[in-house]
Amino acid sequence: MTTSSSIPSAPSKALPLTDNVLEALAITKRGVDELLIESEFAQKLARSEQSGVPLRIKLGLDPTAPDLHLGHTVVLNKMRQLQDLGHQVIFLIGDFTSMIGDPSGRNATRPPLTKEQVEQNAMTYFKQASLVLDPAKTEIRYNSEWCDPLGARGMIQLASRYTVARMMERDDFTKRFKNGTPIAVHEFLYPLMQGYDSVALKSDLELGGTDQKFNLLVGRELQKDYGQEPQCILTMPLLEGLDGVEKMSKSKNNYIGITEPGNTMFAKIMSISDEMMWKYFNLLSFRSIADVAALKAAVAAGGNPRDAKVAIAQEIVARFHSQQAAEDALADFVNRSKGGIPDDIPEVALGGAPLGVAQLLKQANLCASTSEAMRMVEQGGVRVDGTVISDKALQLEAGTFVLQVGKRKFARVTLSA
Ligand SMILES: Nc1ncnc2c1ncn2[C@@H]1O[C@H](COP(=O)(O)OP(=O)(O)OP(=O)(O)O)[C@@H](O)[C@H]1O
Repeated sequence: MTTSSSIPSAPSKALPLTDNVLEALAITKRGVDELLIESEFAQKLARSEQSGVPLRIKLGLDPTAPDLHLGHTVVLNKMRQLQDLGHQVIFLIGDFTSMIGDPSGRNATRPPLTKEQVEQNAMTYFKQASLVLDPAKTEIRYNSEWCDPLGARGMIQLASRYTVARMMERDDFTKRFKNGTPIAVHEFLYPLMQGYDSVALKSDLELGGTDQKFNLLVGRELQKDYGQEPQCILTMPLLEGLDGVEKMSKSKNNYIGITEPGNTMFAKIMSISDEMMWKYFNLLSFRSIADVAALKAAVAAGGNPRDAKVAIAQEIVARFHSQQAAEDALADFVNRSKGGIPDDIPEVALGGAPLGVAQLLKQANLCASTSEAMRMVEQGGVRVDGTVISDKALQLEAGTFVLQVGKRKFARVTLSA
């Protein structure tokens, strides 16, 4: 990569925005938080249409957590839309940068990962991302490809292109500095390296959640410095998790994993609030804007919001599993809500009949201890074949029966002598 002091001059005359370009722009903008700078992006689209050269669209992922959740798919869905518009999507695995650890939104230094962990996570990541992206049309790159050869000299040269004052504009750095929470010098290198990735890839557009805005802008600045046309940046709103408050995140344990069983995904989506459901529609649904508006209007006119929630839950389960799985998940959910017994409950074979109910619940892994089992019986939370039991001393004879604790825990027990 060579450095040049002159930025390629912008085309003197703006290209006309054809209907195709305007449509591509509308698709790109749907659901985004910000597209910067829109007029520049419109020109990139127009140029791409004219030249037939696809735009290079970058999404950087740190393979820190091997499981993707619906939050990650907010950006992946947007990548897929751009891929369907014919642009070149680049799935950039930050194998180098994850050894630094992204400080975005963190109030403490991230622990770095080992090379083996990174490689393992990266594979799982791409396999899961392929449920959203078309893997055959996705360029996969690892940033160690250009970061490793930089060496100490290159890193220092790169660091000379950005000032401490500009780094400190970043929210989480400002907060940590004010609170006296240490910021290690290597953390400044993260946004720089991420920006350098854009230079190496000659990125036209970089995507991320709103928490990534600062890093994406650094890429823009560095590209100018390297004599390249700066990338545009597109940020997607952050999807809240099951608590309805915090960003969906593995570390907050409020997530819906994209490889979780269909029934679990369905039940988790049904547990979100009616209000939050519309954000899930906006950020996750592939339905047309008009379709979503019609669902909203139906609810506003007194319709049951549960029907709309079933629609989004089924859409998501069908996307990551199958239409059949979506039907099954709905049936299972309805069954459970009616207090019915779901189809796929664990089968447990036990000996020692007759056996006390508390022992049985513990051995069937439905309660952690016999004292917890006793408590559940006292509270009326235990059913045998659908009938609530109240006798803590109940002895069960040999046979097969369904045990249920609370609303969700079931086991089909075959008890023998
Ligand atoms: N809940 C979310 N909603 C929208 N985008 C998200 C969400 N979580 C992560 N992203 C985006 O996904 C991309 C990859 O994120 P990254 O690998 O850094 O995950 P993360 O934020 O560390 O997730 P987690 O906290 O679950 O580990 C980033 O652009 C990030 O902004």
